[in-house]
Amino acid sequence: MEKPPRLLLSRLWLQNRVYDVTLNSVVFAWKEAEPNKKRAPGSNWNTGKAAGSHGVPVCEILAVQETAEDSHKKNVGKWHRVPKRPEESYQPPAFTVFYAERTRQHRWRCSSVTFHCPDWGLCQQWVHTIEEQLSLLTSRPKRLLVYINPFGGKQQGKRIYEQKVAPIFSRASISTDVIVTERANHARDHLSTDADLKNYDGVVCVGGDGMFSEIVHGLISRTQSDSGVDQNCPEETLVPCDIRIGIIPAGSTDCICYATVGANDPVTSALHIIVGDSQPIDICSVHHNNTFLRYSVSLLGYGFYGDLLTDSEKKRWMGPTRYDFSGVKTFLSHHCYEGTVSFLPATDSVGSPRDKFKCRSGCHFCQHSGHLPFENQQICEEEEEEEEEEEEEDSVSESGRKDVWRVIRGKFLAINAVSMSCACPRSPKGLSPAAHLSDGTTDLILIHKCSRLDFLRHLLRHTNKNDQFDHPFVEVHRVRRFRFTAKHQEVDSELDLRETGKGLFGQICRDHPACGCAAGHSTWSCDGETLPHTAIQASVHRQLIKLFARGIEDQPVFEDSTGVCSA
Ligand SMILES: Nc1ncnc2c1ncn2[C@@H]1O[C@H](COP(=O)(O)OP(=O)(O)OP(=O)(O)O)[C@@H](O)[C@H]1O
Repeated sequence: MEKPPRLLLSRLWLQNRVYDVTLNSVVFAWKEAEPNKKRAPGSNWNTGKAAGSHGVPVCEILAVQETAEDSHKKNVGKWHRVPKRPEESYQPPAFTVFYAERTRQHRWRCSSVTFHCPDWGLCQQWVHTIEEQLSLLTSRPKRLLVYINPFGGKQQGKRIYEQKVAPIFSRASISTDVIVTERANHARDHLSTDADLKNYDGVVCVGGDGMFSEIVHGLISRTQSDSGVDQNCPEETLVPCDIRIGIIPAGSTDCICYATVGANDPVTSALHIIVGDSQPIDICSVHHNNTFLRYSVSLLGYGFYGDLLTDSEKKRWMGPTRYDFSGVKTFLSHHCYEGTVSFLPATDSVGSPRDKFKCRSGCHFCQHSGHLPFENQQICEEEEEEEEEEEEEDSVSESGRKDVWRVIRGKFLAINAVSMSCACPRSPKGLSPAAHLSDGTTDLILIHKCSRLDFLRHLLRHTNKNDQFDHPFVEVHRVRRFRFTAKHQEVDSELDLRETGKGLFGQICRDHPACGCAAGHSTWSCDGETLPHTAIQASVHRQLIKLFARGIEDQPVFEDSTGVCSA
């Protein structure tokens, strides 16, 4: 590939050593000019960073400024050495470049490097040229609308924002309007009606997954109502939201942040916002008949996870340990639920839930799924049809060749629709390790009735290297749509009766002793919120929203930038 033309090359000082410093439109780099030359005795050398050569992608530079004034200010109010000779007090003109630096485990931090120049003219030329390059990066936000949930997680949202995030936004010259929420759904309601979105380049959510879900609902509803789209119609094609969302993690689990950035770290997230990253995300809409219920970003769970999350919501006062408590309680109850799942397999998807590779930054699957040439689509459909012949007796195909719905009736411990890996520090692989962020599909995981021990084995596999889908009672399908009806509702409709709750269900359970259900029926949990209906239909909307993120990076882009100075 052709190298971009060099914009500047100067010999400058960094910590009393001489460096060749270069800038082109892609990289800002510095390389020691005389690496083997002995240092002057008594010099205050910087170790690690000053040695060798370094490069920073221009798109990851946060800001640049002339430094003399600042270094003077730094000494105010502090003890400092009185210079013995007048020339010792001379500070050569200098400029500081602030940039995002990768550290371990996908974390970024704000770093800086200061170069001393022989004269002011050169110093200003460097500052102006870098500023000019930064001004060409049009994907960077300038104005943000920030919502802070002061009660999420350990109730540290406000402190996290003020101490860790606001100073770096201000360093990067980003202006903000901050709203500290006063009640649940404050952010959602403000976004869906009042917020003047034209004034902003992005919305920032300081909180956990619940708070993020509020922001998502507010933005999607606003976009649909502005475009005249009826959210209640399950067949509608929804209009993607233009404005990006940034997540500053300040909740209990922060699963969405972890799955899209690879770390739950406020500074890392703030830096992804500043550099203007963009990661599209699929959204699953959930309807009951022709009524819109909710949007799901991560997990739509019935049975085990539905019960666990519904129970943990009632124990918010316990803080993050509520998940462990409700997890053990739900596991011990070992309820299973009877019903019918029908789904539309994603036959044109390039990947599968059993793939070994995971969705990573710049994911090929997310970019190409749903865009296969027609011949490939036919092959996929035929393969799917062959598979269907091998299905259990109670799985039947419903319609014609184009939209082949599959139907599975049974007793389930859990039904999960997972639109992203759902990896989090508690479960680093997640519920579906190979799920993609933006391929237009969701992974439908069906855990059939099994013993407590088998189920425990399956759960434990979420925390080790073994394949959690490799059990005879687990099946997983990559789908674009699905429906679920609980057994008691099927019976209700056969009897032409309305759902009448526990009383009727108790009767059905008595009539079907083999069902083994210890409880009435489960509830769907949609990203932690309990849905009011058990009969649902869900559809995935490809890349409906965008985050200030880039997906999880495989490895640092600029680990060793030796040679970049020759750029
Ligand atoms: N001012 C507020 N008072 C009470 N509840 C609020 C307020 N602002 C937001 N909420 C609600 O608090 C709920 C939980 O918040 P959040 O998601 O930030 O934290 P969390 O539940 O601890 O974290 P996680 O969702 O990651 O487990 C959200 O569903 C949101 O609707």
